[in-house]
Parts: sequence; C-alpha cells; structure tokens
Amino acid sequence: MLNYAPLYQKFAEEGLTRWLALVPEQLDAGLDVKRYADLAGWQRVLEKFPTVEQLAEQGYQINIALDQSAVSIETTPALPDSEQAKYRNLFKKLMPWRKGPFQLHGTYINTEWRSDWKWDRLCEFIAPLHNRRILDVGCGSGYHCWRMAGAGARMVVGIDPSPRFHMQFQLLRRLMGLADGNKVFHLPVGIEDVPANLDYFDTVFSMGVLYHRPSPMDHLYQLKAALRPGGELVLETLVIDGDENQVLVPADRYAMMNNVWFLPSPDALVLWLKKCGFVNVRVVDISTTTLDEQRSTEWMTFHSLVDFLDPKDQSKTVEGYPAPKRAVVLAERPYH
Ligand SMILES: Nc1ncnc2c1ncn2[C@@H]1O[C@H](C[S@+](CC[C@H]([NH3+])C(=O)[O-])CC(=O)[O-])[C@@H](O)[C@H]1O
Repeated sequence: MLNYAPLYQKFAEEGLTRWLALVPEQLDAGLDVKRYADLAGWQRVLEKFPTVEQLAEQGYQINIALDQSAVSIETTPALPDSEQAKYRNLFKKLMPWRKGPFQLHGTYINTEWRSDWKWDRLCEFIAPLHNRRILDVGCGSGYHCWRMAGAGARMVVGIDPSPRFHMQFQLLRRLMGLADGNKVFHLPVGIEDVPANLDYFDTVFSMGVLYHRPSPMDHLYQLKAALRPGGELVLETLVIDGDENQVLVPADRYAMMNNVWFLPSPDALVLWLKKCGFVNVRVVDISTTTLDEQRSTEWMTFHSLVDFLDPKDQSKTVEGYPAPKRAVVLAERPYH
C-alpha cells in the first residue's frame, strides 16, 4: 500500500493546512484506477521491492546519495547478483524513465534526459536551498526534488499529473525509507490544483512547463501566488532568439509535441515576469539542448530529440522552427 501518512503529518506540521484539506480528494482523482488502468500493475511492481526495514532485518545498510548526478540508493554489502537482476527487470516495468539518472540497487537507470545537467546549470545561481520549503511544478519522476533535498531543503513538494511519474517517485520513496524520504513529497496533480494565494513557498521551480500552458501570464501569476513575499521563482522554459517582443506560437506541433503554446525570447520572458510583478528578474543560463542531453536509451525506447530535428539541418525542428533552446530565469516575489 502507498503510505501517505507522512505527507499528511508533514503538511500539518508545516502549516500547509489549506492544501492538506484537498489532498484526499486530489489523490483519489489523480490515482483513479478507472481512469488509469495501469496503476494496479505498477502498484504490484512496487510491492515486489523490499522495504528498508526488511533489508535492515537481513543485515543490509542503506546508503542514499542525493548530492551527485545519479540519485543513488545502494546497500552495504551489495545485494546478490540474482536480486539485482530481479530488481532491474522490475524497474523496467515502470518504463519509460524520462528524468534522471538514478542508481538503484545495482542498476543504473540511464533516463531519456540528463536532468543532472539542467541542475548543474542552475544550482550555483539560485538562493541556497538550505532549510527552504520548495514547490517543484511539473516535477516528472521527482529527480530534481531529490536533488533539492540533497541541497538541504526543509520540505519539497513535487507535483505532476502523470500517475506513472507518481509511481516512479513512490518507488524511490519505498527504497529510501522514511528517514530520508520524509521531507520530499509528490502529488499527482497539476498547477491548477494548487490552492490559490498560498503565499507560502520559499522557492518555486517551474521547469519545462510554461510552454505547455495556453495562458503563460496566468501560469506566472499562479507561481507568484504560491511563493511567500521575498521567495524565489526558478523558471526554465523553451525560448527563441529575438528581442523583448518576439514570441513563437507554433501553428501546430513544435518538435513533434502537440501541446506547445508560447516560446518567448529570453528578453520577452523577462518582460513578462516584470509585468506580472516579479522583481530582480535575471536570465542565468541559455543553452541549446544537445543530442547527448535528451536521447532514447534502453530505459526510454520511444523517439527522442534526434527524431524531432530536421535530419538535414539539426538547427531546426522537423516543422522548420528553431531547434529547442532553453533559458533559466530567476525572479523574486516582492515584499509589497
Ligand atoms: N498542468 C500541469 N501542471 C503541472 N505539471 C504538468 C502539467 N501538465 C503537464 N505537466 C508535467 O510537466 C512536465 C514537463 S517535463 C519537465 C520535467 C522537469 N520539471 C524537468 O525540468 O526536467 C517537460 C520537459 O521535458 O522539459 C511533465 O512531467 C508533465 O507531466
């Protein structure tokens, strides 16, 4: 059984009461087996893994590392080869694994994305996460949430509406046990389910989400309202080259994705943030996504970036738009 008791307890302790009141309903809706037929199977996969307590009884010590490129859970001594092979096959049953990498009980999960590279690009610029309460909007499997915990966060709430990613997160939580997992939580909901005007989080991350929103200014206002005054927004999104009034709205698909709305230039993004009332707005990174950062692997066997680019000119998407380039922008919610 998935255990949400620690989430209820932590939300209560940390004063997230308005959200807490909605959580039972949100879990029911986000994990509705009638809507998501695979859930029961994923749940059975999770239950095949040993809990930390079971491993401890067998004399194993759990070693968790959240501050290196692969979020890692291993034992001392290492599990026998036969057990490692069994778990490797079970990890495969939760494919596709998109955000990572992870190193779990002898298996390196080489995810579609080198999410650690994104982390490396921003971590030196953001306000230090020590003791902060953090919201990660569109967190996927929660890879970055674990890295935030590794950087000393007091509490991390990751949200993502995909039930598969929720189960990937729950698997990590099970393997980790509560000792280290009790400050990182994941809810199977979207930004629209976060209660309005929380005025709460010290840092809000929105990475890879803005371009999926049909109403980007509303997204920025929602993020701002989730922050406490003085809190920091870490915004990462697809951008194009151009001045502050240049924005690409793809007619149909962009890089084969059919739910892409607005790709601003970095300067336009800065203007939008200022117009929405953020202060101290600055671009800290602009990077073109490389074929080494996003690619098919044995853990994500579908098409990936190389298939989304024009084979004759990789500076363009198959639709003829500029190839994916992403910016990281930091901004603060003002005190007044
Ligand atoms: N309404 C919504 N509210 C919140 N999340 C949503 C919503 N709709 C979709 N998502 C989720 O937003 C995530 C976007 S990926 C970024 C992952 C991570 N942040 C990363 O930066 O690597 C995009 C990328 O590949 O960059 C997906 O996991 C969706 O399920």
